[in-house]
Amino acid sequence: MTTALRVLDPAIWDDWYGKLLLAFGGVPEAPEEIALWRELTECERSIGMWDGEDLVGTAGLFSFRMTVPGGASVAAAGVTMVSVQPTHRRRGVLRSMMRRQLDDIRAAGEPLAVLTASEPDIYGRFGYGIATQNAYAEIDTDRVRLSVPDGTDAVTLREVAPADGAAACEAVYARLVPTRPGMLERLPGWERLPVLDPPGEREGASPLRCVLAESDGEVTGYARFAVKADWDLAGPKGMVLLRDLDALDPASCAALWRFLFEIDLTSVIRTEGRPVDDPWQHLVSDIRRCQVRLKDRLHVRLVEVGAALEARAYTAPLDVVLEVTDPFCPWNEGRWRLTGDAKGASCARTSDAPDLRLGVRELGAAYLGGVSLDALAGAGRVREAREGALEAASAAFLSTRAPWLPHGF
Ligand SMILES: CC(=O)SCCNC(=O)CCNC(=O)[C@H](O)C(C)(C)COP(=O)(O)OP(=O)(O)OC[C@H]1O[C@@H](n2cnc3c(N)ncnc32)[C@H](O)[C@@H]1OP(=O)(O)O
Repeated sequence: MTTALRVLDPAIWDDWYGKLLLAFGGVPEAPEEIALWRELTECERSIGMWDGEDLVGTAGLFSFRMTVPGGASVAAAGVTMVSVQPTHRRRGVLRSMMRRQLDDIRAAGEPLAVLTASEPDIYGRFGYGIATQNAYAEIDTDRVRLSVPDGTDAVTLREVAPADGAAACEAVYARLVPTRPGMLERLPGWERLPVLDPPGEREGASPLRCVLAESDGEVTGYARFAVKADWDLAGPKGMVLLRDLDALDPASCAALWRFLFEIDLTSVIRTEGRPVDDPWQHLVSDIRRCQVRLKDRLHVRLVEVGAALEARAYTAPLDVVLEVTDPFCPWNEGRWRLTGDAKGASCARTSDAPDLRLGVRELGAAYLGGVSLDALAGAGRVREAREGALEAASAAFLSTRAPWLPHGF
């Protein structure tokens, strides 16, 4: 096999994307979905692996900015559209593309790379750690009751066509981005993703619907959902398929959830991936009947350890020497002194004795503050070299608000 990596020529995007779909099983996507991904693809940051005349591998990057603990927005390359043709699997094509990508990301000066994985086993070997989880729920709204906070009744709700409400929803979303690690600033065009609703992919459900929450004449939240009607001999048993729900305050949040709970002829709400610390879990009477399940979501890789650790803030004052191993990106290897607090941090090379020893994958897992260094140490993946260092660093790395990635890419 004689292979060559080339930057994607926009003229062959259809073939390139077709190869990606083939590697994912060959199921066609709706034309509007393909059109959106064509528009969003950054061709100059996308690559193809060629075996002679055959395109056998694809991979792309998005130029995201992601919120990190402390609220800063940091450049994070979003790894996407990775595929290798079944005829060429397990011969190192992915490894070559990962090499090229991480070198390119470093050259672009982005301290972080992020991705969502088709299978969680693939990317750890390249230094990606699982940094966030999504909570999925299936709530029995016949049995589960909601307790809402004061002020909920003052929130008014208004249903609008999703396209008509999109600008107001985007304004709410933009205000939330800095408040939670893992959220991505919208790049131009990405506002179309949450309202993408191809009729062929509804599987019997209604078109997407949108309800706005308003307080004092201002939009303070929204829910986008579909309803899948169903009946049996006992009567209606429809399902609410919740795509997203975001709110700026507790009353708006509760008002939206109460609305979803009370939709006539439905008895279940099925959510998309929600934050693990989503407030709704504290409004319900019976969390067991909500069937919450967790799934890995955002995988984070520190491309430049020093710059990445410096870019976030820390929940408690911190002064620690980290000894980092990183065989795939050896420029990160060695000892780093990290000092910081809630206002910011600095991180520089040092020859001082290490306090903690860990791999770059563990740093990626802990980076957004959702996975504790202590838990990783419990699995033997972080080792303490100075007594007390683990507890202090673990507390400082944690984020008050759980990190969350609201949408895939
Ligand atoms: C961010 C995203 O886009 S996620 C989407 C990923 N794409 C898909 O899942 C589509 C279907 N699958 C594929 O296209 C391919 O099987 C890929 C891309 C996952 C792997 O491509 P390959 O070229 O076969 O991988 P490559 O040969 O470079 O393997 C590199 C290493 O990863 C391992 N690996 C590759 N795929 C997998 C997998 N699915 N599960 C576990 N390990 C894997 C290999 O065993 C190898 O390990 P080693 O370094 O210890 O020997």
